[in-house]
Amino acid sequence: MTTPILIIGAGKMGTALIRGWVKAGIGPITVVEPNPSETLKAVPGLNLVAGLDAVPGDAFRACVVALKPHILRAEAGKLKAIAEKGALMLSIAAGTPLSLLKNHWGEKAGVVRAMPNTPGSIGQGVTAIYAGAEIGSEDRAFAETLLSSIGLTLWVETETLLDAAMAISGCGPAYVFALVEAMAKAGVAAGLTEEAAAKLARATVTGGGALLNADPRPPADLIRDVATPGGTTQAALNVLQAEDGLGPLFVAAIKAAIARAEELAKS
Ligand SMILES: NC(=O)C1=CN([C@@H]2O[C@H](COP(=O)(O)OP(=O)(O)OC[C@H]3O[C@@H](n4cnc5c(N)ncnc54)[C@H](O)[C@@H]3O)[C@@H](O)[C@H]2O)C=CC1
Ligand SMILES: O=C(O)[C@@H]1CCC=N1
Repeated sequence: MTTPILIIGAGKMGTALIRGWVKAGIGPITVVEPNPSETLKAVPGLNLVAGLDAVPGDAFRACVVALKPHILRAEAGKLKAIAEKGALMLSIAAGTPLSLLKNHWGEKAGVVRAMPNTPGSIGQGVTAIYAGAEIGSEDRAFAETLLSSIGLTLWVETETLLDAAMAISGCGPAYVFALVEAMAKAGVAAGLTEEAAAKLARATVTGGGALLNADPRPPADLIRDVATPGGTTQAALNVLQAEDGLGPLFVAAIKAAIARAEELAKS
């Protein structure tokens, strides 16, 4: 079955989605990208165009918008005709509420918001999805088909919760990579060479992630497997899990990401 999809913006997230669709046999895919990467150009079978003026006038089943928030604000008006032809509009932009998108595309436009993450580029992403009550089950199922091509999906009940999900899973890969950097720096402070510390930290986080993926037990059980009572890990955990440790630090970090999304929404 052919399902014409239009995607606007094929940077990091757009390209991840496109590759997921090609793998899942979803298409044909028209891509609007003024600055295509070599990775994108290597994807077979795409109708790649440089600007919206070159998009064919046909109706699309869905139009996925993967532009940076400020560019989306500048370009959104040009997508109105596509929405009016019945495309399900799916935006992955952070801090860009449905109300703003509907101002551009009209109240009748079918608009869904989603928040993917970069592990989607290797098919191991997780995407939070939100749609208003006006979006029917067929469109919901189709949005899910598009997004599940790059990993797990999770529907959230309110648009506010989409910001919360964004702060956890959308931004989250960066927290994990920051953890690798922090562990490596601590290793250097403890006397390891930069190279050795980077190797140990990176392999520990990738191995830990793989173990988490392979073992369905809760993280607390996996922690217990490492931490001998009264041993060295417990000594470190006493610092990380102290009242001023990772818990409150994460609460503050998540709040900051959500506050930024709220600021963007007002811009
Ligand atoms: N990178 C991430 O981890 C995540 C990003 N997002 C959201 O996804 C959106 C895209 O982010 P990235 O892929 O990281 O950005 P990106 O900068 O990698 O991709 C945006 C692409 O849009 C293209 N572009 C610029 N002007 C255009 C135009 N007029 N028409 C068509 N394409 C145009 C750019 O050349 C670029 O390739 C953002 O709104 C962001 O909030 C959401 C979840 C995770
Ligand atoms: O940093 C950002 O604004 C985007 C949204 C989630 C991940 N990257």
